[in-house]
Amino acid sequence: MIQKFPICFEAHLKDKIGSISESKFHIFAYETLLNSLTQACDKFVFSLRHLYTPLDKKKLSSFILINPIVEIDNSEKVEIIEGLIKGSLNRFYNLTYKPEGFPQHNWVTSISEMLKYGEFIKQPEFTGYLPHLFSTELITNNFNLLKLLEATSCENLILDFSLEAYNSPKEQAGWNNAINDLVNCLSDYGSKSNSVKYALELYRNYQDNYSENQLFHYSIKALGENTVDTIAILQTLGEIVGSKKKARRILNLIPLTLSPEQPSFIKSLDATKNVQIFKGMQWDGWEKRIGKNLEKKLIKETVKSSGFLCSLDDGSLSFPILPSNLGQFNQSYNTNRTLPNPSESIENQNSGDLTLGKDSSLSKIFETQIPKVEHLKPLHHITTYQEVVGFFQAFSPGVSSSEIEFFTTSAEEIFFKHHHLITKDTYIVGLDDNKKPITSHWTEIPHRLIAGETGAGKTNFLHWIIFQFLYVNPQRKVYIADFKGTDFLYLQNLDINVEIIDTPEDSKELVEKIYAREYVDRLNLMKKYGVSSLKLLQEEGVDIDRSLWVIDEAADIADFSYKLRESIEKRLKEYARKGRTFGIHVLYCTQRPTTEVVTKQVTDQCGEKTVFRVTPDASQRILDDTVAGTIPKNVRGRAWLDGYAGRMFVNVPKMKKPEGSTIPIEDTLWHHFISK
Ligand SMILES: Nc1ncnc2c1ncn2[C@@H]1O[C@H](COP(=O)(O)OP(=O)(O)OP(=O)(O)O)[C@@H](O)[C@H]1O
Repeated sequence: MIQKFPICFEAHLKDKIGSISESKFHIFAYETLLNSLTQACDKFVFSLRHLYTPLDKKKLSSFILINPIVEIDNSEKVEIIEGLIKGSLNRFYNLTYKPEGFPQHNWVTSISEMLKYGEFIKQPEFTGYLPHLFSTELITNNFNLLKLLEATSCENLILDFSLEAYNSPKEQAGWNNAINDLVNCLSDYGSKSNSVKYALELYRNYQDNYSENQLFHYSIKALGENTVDTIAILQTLGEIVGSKKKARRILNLIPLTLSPEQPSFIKSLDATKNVQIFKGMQWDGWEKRIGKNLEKKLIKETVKSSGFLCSLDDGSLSFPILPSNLGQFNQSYNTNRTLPNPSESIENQNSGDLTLGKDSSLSKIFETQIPKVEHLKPLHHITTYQEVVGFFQAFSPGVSSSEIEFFTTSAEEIFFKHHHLITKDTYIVGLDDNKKPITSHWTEIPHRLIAGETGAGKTNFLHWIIFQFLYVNPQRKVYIADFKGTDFLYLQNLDINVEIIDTPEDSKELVEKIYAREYVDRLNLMKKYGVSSLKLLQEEGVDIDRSLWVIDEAADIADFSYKLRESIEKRLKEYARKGRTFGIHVLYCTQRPTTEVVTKQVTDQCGEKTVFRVTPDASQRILDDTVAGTIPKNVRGRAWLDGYAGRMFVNVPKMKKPEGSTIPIEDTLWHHFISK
């Protein structure tokens, strides 16, 4: 049976996920939510409802509504429902399908909606319109929605976020062209005036983001019991995502509000009920108030100066004098390009434009070519995913990341307290969030994958593992492929068995050497003594121990030769198969965990994964979970561990390493090797 109606889920954030406390994953939960939903967004409108009731101030009830904009049959509906319930959202939310839909809205008496306003700016060189961007990168602190909501007097309040895929190539080509032209014209003036520089920056931002990314119609609404609260909520949100010091003076984000006596009120309420985007809400400043007045005033002034686009308020043409610009303008403008049809929802389409007068011959020539304000109008209803995610980040009911206490420890401290945990079979990975030491086991897990963005703390972790590996027996053999070339040099000054190569070219030889020296030798010895494991060989009195092969930056190998990567994978598999008994171990480390570097074979063979901060996608690929993407960028040494000790965050200690004459070996843990 064909159906077309919103699918409703009630969604409650889970209290605890493993050892992560609630506060730490809220931001990420919203990002995942949005991500999951946008994947289906070419087919569905979705709306997130945060229904707030003062009875339960500690938690927001969220409703996720999906409105298929195409007709779907029952099986597709079941697929959507099951997909969402079982998908990655499940990690964060308890989702309950609500066949009866979203609760009634009969208490709503005020609706406020957020639009991206624009502003006319006036400079001697440039008079123009700046559509506003949501500057989500400005959110440095997570915003605590609960605090905001607690300040409201509404008993019920809905925050309604809806996105709908935007697919209007003609319109998009039009305003893209308009933006390109504006950028070209302004580039000449860019360094001369701060406002022009700022306008240029904004237009470039649009040029970059709005041509490249998937776009959405959006609607961000607050529905409440009184106007004061609905405005306050949105205004605060607007300040969070829209404020930028230098822009604050010239840009406004003021929510528009509807009350029940206005005809649009019912339409807007219905749109919310039916999970649709209400397109009737417009900033009347375009045609009236600020826009019109400012424009008239500015345009007159502009005519006297050398503004680049202007019309007189009597409708006649005054094409600006653009000695250098006009040529550039003409050149840059390809007459075949399309300009948009003015948006249907704009009532008075001509009155608010910076445009050419109708009857002029110049106007006729440029009629379809000059970018007009109306071409930029749709931008105040359109957004990118990146921009809108900011709003969700802002809705973090937990503690802000600045309040979350991440701790760092020193290797010296951990070693002092817990060195009994470092044995020939075990080593300390780090401390969990309760500051308990977490260990790993060489015999149980032969190989390890270590991933993390640059600067996340991978190399430090390698130093810490190598130290412990050698601490129990400095004669153990360590092979290091270090393509940065300098990180492990100090090991050569210690009386230990370390071999370092620093180019991917040398890796091939190393792979073979390890195979012949370690693998084949061990195999022969086992045959000779008639035993089946390293441990039994040792018991026979053979002087042999584990070996460690460290690959610091596997991406360099993958880039150098896929054949080499494959041969390493083959060895990984071989050693893993015999690893428990053979004692050959690999640390496969990368800052670029793409599918070319961390192949399925690698993830399959590496029984333990230590993943420092990576993107959510990379985390999903390696761990089948986005959790390592939640580690804040500025936190070093924190990783998600999936291995011998289970699945949890670990905080790896900072390891001091010898550095020339400034940090002598005696000042580091490595002095144990001198005395041994
Ligand atoms: N556990 C930690 N605690 C505190 N600081 C750390 C920790 N680990 C690393 N750091 C610091 O973070 C910086 C980067 O560390 P490191 O070189 O280990 O990162 P990386 O992930 O290997 O980076 P890259 O991939 O660029 O080599 C260094 O200054 C280091 O001192």
